Amino acid sequence: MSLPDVVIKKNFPGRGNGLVVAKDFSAYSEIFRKIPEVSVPDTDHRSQICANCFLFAADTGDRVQPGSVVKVSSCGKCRSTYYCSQECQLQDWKAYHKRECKILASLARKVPPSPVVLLMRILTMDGDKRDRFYKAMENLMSHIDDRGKMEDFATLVLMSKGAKEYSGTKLPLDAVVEMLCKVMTNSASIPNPSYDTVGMMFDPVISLINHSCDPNAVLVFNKNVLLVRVVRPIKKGEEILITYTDNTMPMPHRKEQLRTRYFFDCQCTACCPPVSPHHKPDPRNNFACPECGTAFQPYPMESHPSTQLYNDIYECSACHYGFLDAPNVVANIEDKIASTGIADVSRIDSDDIASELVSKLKQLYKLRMIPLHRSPFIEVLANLIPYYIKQEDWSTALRFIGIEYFLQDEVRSWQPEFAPIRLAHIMRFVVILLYLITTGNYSKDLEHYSINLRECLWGLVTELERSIPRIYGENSTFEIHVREKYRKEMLKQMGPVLARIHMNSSLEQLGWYKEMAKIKAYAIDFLGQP
Ligand SMILES: C[S@@+](CC[C@H](N)C(=O)[O-])C[C@H]1O[C@@H](n2cnc3c(N)ncnc32)[C@H](O)[C@@H]1O
Repeated sequence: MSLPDVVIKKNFPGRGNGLVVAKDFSAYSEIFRKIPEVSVPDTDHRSQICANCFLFAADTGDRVQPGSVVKVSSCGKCRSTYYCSQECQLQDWKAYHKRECKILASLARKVPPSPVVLLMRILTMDGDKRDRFYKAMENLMSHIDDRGKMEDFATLVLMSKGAKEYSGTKLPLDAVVEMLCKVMTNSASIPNPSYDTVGMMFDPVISLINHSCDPNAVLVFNKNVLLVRVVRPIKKGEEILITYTDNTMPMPHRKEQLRTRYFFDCQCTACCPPVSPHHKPDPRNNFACPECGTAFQPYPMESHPSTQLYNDIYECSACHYGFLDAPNVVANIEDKIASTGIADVSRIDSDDIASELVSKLKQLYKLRMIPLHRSPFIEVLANLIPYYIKQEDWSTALRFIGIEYFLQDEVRSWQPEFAPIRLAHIMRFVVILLYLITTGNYSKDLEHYSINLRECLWGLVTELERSIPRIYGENSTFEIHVREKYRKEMLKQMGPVLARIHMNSSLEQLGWYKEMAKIKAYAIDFLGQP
């Protein structure tokens, strides 16, 4: 492997092989960057991004801004693979597309799911490249036995049959199924900076990086280049650990995701914290006292050395509201949430559904026991915000982005600081503010709060520009996009005199915090309304 600062370490107890660093790394530095061996665009985004360089416009994704503007044109033969330039088309043609183009053309634009397209790219490799790649894949985990017990295994077999037939490989079906299992265990999604999945990648070296819910590194993409960046200092000889899940979820949700998707029981430092009176409980796991809102953690953690520590908390430390059986109280609350069906709504496609969700959200908020950073608030907000953006109801979208930014991100950004998801939220906040400012289309309710939206926008763009290089490195396409599109547009809106004043003043002097507090009130007051 030609990555000088990284070595493969075999057989970590309980988790197989992994990658360790060969020197010290400070926070926000880069460990390595690499173009993944195989990547494919997400089936839903094929016509929006370049299949070679994954060029994004930050507004490629449905979640930031509808009506994206990426200029790509399709391959004239298969008509289902898109490129931003002839150069990209040629590169991809030589690397992969010349072997898949005919297959895709024969499918008449009905492109199979991304794992199948990715597997076809592997199965149609030839020569030295094929030998090297297959050798590197040999020792990767497939979890084929675990997958065999899953309900959707039949689908995996069907997908493997498809990939075998389309690619014309001579490998027996069993071997293709095992390969697909390796792809499922070791691939990663390619997010754009708005955190929409725009593709899928597979690389035998990158896939050696193991998981922790308290990670020291993060994977981000700058176009098609994957960067492994440090989020807290790593000492020489330490393992590189990233998160495989939505790391903002509470521990039981993370564990469940890791068990069902990656087949292991996470024993990381966040899931098994040290038993010590000085240990600060992980805020991701908090519930709130229904009387006064103070945080408490009632999990029965059977497999866990600190069970006692958490189970002993039966009384609110602030108001002394009593819990006779805290785990049971929580179970009842979880049942109540399940009975609302609120967490199951993944796509909102009408005003009625959206209003119903909003009213359930308010009911749950009134219970006070579930902090806003927990499920199901996370899922509901993740669906409501793009819905209102799509409806161009910017005032309502602003309420929900306010809840996300002020109330969820406090915990979301707990670790790692400047998580990519936090930057995606700020970006979305910026987009909504800019729309409100340029259209002047405020609701009466929003006008009532007399918020200086320009000040808010200025501070957020400043925050974004300061934070992006920490996670994405200098001069990323994300940074350039924010500078070229959002800063320029914002300055245009302000005019030269105001712009000069802003450039020479601190956020404090500009009253940014005061204006942001008004948005916070606008968002939270709404949750309390009947
Ligand atoms: C992408 S692979 C990582 C490389 C893997 N260790 C190997 O040797 O091929 C993902 C698999 O590694 C294992 N793994 C990763 N992180 C782990 C952890 N923190 N604890 C236990 N197993 C882990 C799980 O079996 C998981 O399905």
